[in-house]
Amino acid sequence: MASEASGGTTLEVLRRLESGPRGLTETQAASRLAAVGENTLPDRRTPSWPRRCVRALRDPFTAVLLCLGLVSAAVASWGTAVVILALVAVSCALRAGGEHRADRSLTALRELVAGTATVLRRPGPDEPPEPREVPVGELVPGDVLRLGPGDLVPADVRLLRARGLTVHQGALTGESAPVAKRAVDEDDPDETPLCFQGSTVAAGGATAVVVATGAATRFAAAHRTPAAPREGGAFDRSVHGISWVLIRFMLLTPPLVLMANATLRDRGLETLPFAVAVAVGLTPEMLPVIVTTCLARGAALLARTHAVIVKRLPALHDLGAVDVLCVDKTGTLTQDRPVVERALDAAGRDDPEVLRWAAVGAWWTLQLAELPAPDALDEALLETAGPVGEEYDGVDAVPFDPERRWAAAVVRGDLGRHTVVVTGAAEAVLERCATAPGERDRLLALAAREADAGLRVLAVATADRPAGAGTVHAATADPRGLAFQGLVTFRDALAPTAAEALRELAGRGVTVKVLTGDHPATAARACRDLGLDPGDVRTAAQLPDGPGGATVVARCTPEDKARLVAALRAAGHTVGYLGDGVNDVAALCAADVGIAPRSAVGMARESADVVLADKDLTAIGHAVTAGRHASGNIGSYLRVTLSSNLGNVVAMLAAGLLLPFLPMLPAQVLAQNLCFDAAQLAFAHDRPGAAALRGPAVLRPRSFLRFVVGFGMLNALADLATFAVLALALHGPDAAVDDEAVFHSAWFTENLLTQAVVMLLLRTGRRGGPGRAPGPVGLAAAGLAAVGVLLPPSPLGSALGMTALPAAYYLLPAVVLGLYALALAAARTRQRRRQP
Ligand SMILES: Nc1ncnc2c1ncn2[C@@H]1O[C@H](COP(=O)(O)OP(=O)(O)OP(=O)(O)O)[C@@H](O)[C@H]1O
Ligand SMILES: [Mg+2]
Repeated sequence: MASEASGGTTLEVLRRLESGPRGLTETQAASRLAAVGENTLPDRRTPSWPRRCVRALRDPFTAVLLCLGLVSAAVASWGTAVVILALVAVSCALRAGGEHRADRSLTALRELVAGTATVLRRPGPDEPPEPREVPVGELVPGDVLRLGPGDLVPADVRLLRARGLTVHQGALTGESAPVAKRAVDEDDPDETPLCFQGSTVAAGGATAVVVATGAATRFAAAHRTPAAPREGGAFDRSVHGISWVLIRFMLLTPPLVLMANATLRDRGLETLPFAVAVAVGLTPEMLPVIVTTCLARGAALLARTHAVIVKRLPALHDLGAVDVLCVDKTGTLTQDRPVVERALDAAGRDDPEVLRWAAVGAWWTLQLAELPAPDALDEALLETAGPVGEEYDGVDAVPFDPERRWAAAVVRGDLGRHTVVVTGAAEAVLERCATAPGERDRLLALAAREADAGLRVLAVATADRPAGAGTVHAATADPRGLAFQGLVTFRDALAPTAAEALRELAGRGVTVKVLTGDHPATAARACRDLGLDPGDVRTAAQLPDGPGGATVVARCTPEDKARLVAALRAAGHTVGYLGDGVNDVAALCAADVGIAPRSAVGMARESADVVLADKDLTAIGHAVTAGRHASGNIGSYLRVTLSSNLGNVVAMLAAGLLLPFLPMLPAQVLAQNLCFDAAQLAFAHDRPGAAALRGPAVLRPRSFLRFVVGFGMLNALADLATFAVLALALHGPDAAVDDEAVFHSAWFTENLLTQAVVMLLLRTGRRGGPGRAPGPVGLAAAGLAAVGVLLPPSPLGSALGMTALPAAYYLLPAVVLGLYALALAAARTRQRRRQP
């Protein structure tokens, strides 16, 4: 248990763990790893099969189906009940199987992007410790590690030293605000120096010793399942909207059928099985199966071909629906490998002294802030300035924070005085300088001129203060009255694939917006260099109501980024967010789809739904296409199934009221439904036409339902025309139809044939180019048509109460079918023209 190893003073804890501030040796770590095992949660429990099946039952359609089955059983309509329950079982099994396969491949993929931690390990007992990245799974109790902003705490740890450390520990305690942590020497409940696995570092840095790993951590003991999946993405919203309309229909159907039959035909409860079968006929019961299969196949293909890892399956659909992609600049459009370009004084002349002060600040921030790795700008400063900083004695430092936009270090100077060095964004630093307003504007213009060249700009200011604890506190909390020293500028090369990726996204109908913490001019120049027109660059403070038409929004705090993303979503867009830093985490969570490159900080990778395993940004374009592909297939399935189901139901109800007998026996309705379901599975393997991949694939419940009703009515008309033709053929215009078996068989055949036609004609973005091989949908439609023709005369057909038809009965429905296909094609063309 964590508390046994972590209680008492720091020294006691280190002694108990047989470790020290310098960490373990490699041999110690290896033998401990063998003894205690890997640092992985034992509880990444894959759900058991019964559990999966129960979960599949929670799908609303399956649940309604189950209810209908139970109603049939209650009125002792055993045949109907058995068929419905078989449908439920098959759909559950298919779905559970699909989810199982998807889970398995996802687990394997997630391991690809598993995190690492920076530990101090010594090659031998007498050698100095070296910071080294190891996979999180290899951490052992006693390891000394470093934590920095955006890191996931990889095990239960006790802080040895910490600077400005705040952690989110909501996963464990439910608190939403970050909690400040200090390396106090005694563990006590009011202020504990422990940080637990499952929390994330919001700001600051620390050095800490691992007290518990794997199954021994508090997180594992609490049996929490990590990161509950996020609900309410674009996908969930549209499928929910459609599902609920349908479910209302389904629940209304049986009572309506019963009532209509009772009032108009004087039939009683004996029509209930028929009523139930009709309601079942309306249900798209294969929807969950199709959805899982389409998304899982798409995700697997993306991982294989473009190293894109979709962590949450519905995110693939949402990617297909994305019409606005927000990206951050540094580290995404640029490489985040800044190189010092120039150091200049207030007059704009080269001045090495400015660089020296900036490097002194960077050196002491690095020494004192307990960060696992230096910030990119600090690293560049130290590289260029060479060995500086050690001539002073560091007193205190606060690392850079994207909210405040400055960093400060306090060093001991001569004669008992302290020097405060503040570096940061030009506005933030100048605001703290004792500079006249006119002079300040001139200096801001100087910074803007440098930024115009695409350079990142760091302002440097210092202050000389008498030594004392109060000075240190004031200097790090709120430094004021500083003396401006100058600017250091950095060149950060563009990411090699960024320009191509932006071009591809624009070609795919996705609007790209850049939300950055950097200077407006730097951002504008980077965009221009990438071929993206920055337009009128605004700062986040100028846009309280969302970005509107702005392409580039600069000087965003992490909250601004999240706020702008939320505003875009509220305006009806489906928003993707691509970012890699701590300052992107809130926006990644706020977007419909969060995307992070593999090199992103742990927290960003954890919050993202999609991780790009390669450095290649063009993978996003491919991922968007894969999303549209999957959504296109799901959309095809829904359109085809619902419009033909609706048509059948309406025709069946109308015929039921006009005929002296039921237009189809319940078993026939269900058999037909089963054949259709089987054929529909082909949609999971379809390749939608180019038209479907050209723009964002959004399923808008309203227009979708309008489509379904329109084409459903057309289908009902075809069915009723068949009905009329049959009536005519059987007995002339005035006689009542009396040969039930012939009528049932003919209608069964006609129904399956119309459904086959619908499958071919209502696919999303269909491209019936000549010479294209029949895809899976073509084959399935052919199979369906064959069953429709061959089943009635077969022994199984007669078991279902059908019979072989005289040749003439194939001819007349064939004419109806031909006319129907023409009408359908015409309506489809018209509808496409109206809404491209
Ligand atoms: N380590 C640092 N020390 C001091 N100032 C810094 C440091 N890093 C960045 N800055 C300043 O803060 C500004 C904004 O940086 P911030 O990290 O918020 O944005 P960014 O990383 O450039 O942008 P993006 O949001 O595109 O990743 C920079 O222009 C720079 O002036
Ligand atoms: Mg960034």
